[in-house]
Amino acid sequence: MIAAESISKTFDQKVLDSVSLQIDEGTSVALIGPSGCGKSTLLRIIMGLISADSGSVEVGGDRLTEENKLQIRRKMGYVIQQGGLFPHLTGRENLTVVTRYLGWNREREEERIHELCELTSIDPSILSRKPENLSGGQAQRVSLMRALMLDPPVLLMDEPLGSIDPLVRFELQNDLQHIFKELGKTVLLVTHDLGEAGFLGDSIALMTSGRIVQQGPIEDILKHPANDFVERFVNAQRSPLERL
Ligand SMILES: Nc1ncnc2c1ncn2[C@@H]1O[C@H](COP(=O)(O)OP(=O)(O)OP(=O)(O)O)[C@@H](O)[C@H]1O
Repeated sequence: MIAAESISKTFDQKVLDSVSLQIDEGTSVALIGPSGCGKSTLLRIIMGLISADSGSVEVGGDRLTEENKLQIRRKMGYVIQQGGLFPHLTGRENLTVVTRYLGWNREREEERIHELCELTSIDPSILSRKPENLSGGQAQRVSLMRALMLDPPVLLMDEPLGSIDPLVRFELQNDLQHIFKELGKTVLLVTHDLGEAGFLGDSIALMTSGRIVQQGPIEDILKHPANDFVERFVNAQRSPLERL
């Protein structure tokens, strides 16, 4: 469904160095790695928000180009840390920015919003609020609803739960796992948390310095780290039980 092939990108320095990543239809990949290793850049290139210096991206068999990137972007829902909602619009207005542009009538919009409120466990009454009056968890749920409005086959999520408190995060992780599977979405999710990556990703792609150093199910990464870096990364996870 998604095939990124030999993607390289240099800003001031080389940020991505011939990265290839495949995500099969209906599966999820969690992209994880140290700060600055190029995760968000890879996601933005797949989304068509920035262009690669070399390499190619295919989404659903279509190669992403300057000409078709807006059309291809409609196949992808995008969620970022802290939601990325427009601050001057209410939740409902945030949800309908694109559908309004596409000429949906109000009845169709309301029907979709109703479905998505059920799916994301959102009380519809909070949609009249602006983002500043939503909790972090509520804003992320609205942001997820916005990403799902057009029912895209692909979801790209850049640290969607990064700033959420642990209890709400736990709840949202459960909901996301359920939503990915129930809707059969193809998902690329960036996270800093190995536990979250293992929970939400069918496969984990571990990056460092602009390269993917190991990709596979969490079990493989834990049991058969490909090199010293992977081993150190895996062992750098703290458990609250350590003090006992
Ligand atoms: N538009 C840009 N112009 C210049 N440098 C950039 C730009 N975008 C990203 N970078 C640099 O590219 C490198 C990779 O950034 P990126 O955001 O992809 O990393 P990341 O792995 O997502 O990091 P984090 O986990 O901290 O979000 C960083 O050194 C960053 O400063």
